[in-house]
Amino acid sequence: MVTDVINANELHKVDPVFGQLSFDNHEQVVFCNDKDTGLKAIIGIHNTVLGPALGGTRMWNYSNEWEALNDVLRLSRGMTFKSAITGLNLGGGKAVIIGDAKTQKTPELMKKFGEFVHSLSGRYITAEDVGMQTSDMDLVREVTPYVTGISESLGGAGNPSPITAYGVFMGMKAAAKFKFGSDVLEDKTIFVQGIGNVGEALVEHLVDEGAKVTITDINQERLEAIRNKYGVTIYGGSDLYSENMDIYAPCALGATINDDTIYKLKAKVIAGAANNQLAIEAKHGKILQERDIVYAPDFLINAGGIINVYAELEGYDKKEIMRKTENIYNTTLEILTNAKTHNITTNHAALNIAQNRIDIRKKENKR
Ligand SMILES: NC(=O)c1ccc[n+]([C@@H]2O[C@H](COP(=O)([O-])OP(=O)(O)OC[C@H]3O[C@@H](n4cnc5c(N)ncnc54)[C@H](O)[C@@H]3O)[C@@H](O)[C@H]2O)c1
Repeated sequence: MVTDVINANELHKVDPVFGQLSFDNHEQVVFCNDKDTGLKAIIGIHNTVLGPALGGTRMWNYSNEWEALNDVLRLSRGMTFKSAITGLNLGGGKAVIIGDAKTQKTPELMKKFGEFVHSLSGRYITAEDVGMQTSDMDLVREVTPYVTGISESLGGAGNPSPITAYGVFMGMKAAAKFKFGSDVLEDKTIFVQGIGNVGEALVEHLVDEGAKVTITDINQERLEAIRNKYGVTIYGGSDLYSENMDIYAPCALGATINDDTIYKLKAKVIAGAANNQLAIEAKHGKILQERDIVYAPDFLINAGGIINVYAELEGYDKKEIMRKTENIYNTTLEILTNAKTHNITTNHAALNIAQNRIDIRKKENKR
């Protein structure tokens, strides 16, 4: 299994889809184009052994199509393992829409995207991701039932971000317990990178617990709003990776733990919401292990959102959502302990458990 981030300029040198480094036996990759609305999207279905492939749609201004393809391949694979390790009967999928969510997203484009989702007859079920809001999913719902994360007034479970943040908070506390011997985050120095939907909700939990929180984002207005609301510090330096901190919480985009950053990192724990935090899983996971930095696997601790949207399909209630999300604490502690016992990376330990569940189900499905 290889899901390396490779330089965009290098991507065109290999086969367009099946030859990509991030291609990991995905079952289906669907390219969607509509001239009238300007929609250019890719839907990645990685694995449907455990159930329909559920995963959000990201709208991002990718610099080229290779980057978008690489992203959807990595993200959809991540969803397979996220649902598997969380015990949900869901496969892994994800979609990306190429474009600027602020200027190019229109109701017509969202509905057209919904029609493409519908054409897959439920093999892929969408939800929101970066660049998407609950109201966008409500538009998709007008043309297909294969969407989650819709408004509560339409029978949905609403915005999944607060639940995702709660799960990340639980995973972070478990990682702190493992590393520092206590899960109390009071007075811990924590850097939250990206204070969007999830980042803000995480900041709220951390401030309530008395942590010393520093925030970074590329959106200055948002930084100031969050500082004013929660009394946290805006990072004023130019290289947060080199800063002294107890915990680094990546809550923006993926691959921030890479060749350029990994040896600078002074954090003792990494626990955040962003998907695919390790640029090269095996390599960077190993370096973190060697450097004694505890990495709480992203797909394990950011599963609150998928638990929340799964409730829409299965019809369970808020109490059960919170119980399942709180359980991220126990699973994280188990996996960190398991990794230490077997001298493997935490990412590897989490992947093993997820893959095992898929393999067992695959055998059962064949009977
Ligand atoms: N929303 C969920 O329920 C959910 C669930 C699982 C995983 N995630 C992942 O968590 C991350 C955050 O999701 P979100 O819903 O909060 O997205 P969001 O779009 O609301 O927030 C992302 C924030 O990151 C900022 N950002 C972008 N690039 C940055 C950079 N280089 N440095 C600092 N800040 C930067 C943006 O300005 C924005 O404020 C994403 O990686 C997403 O895939 C989200």
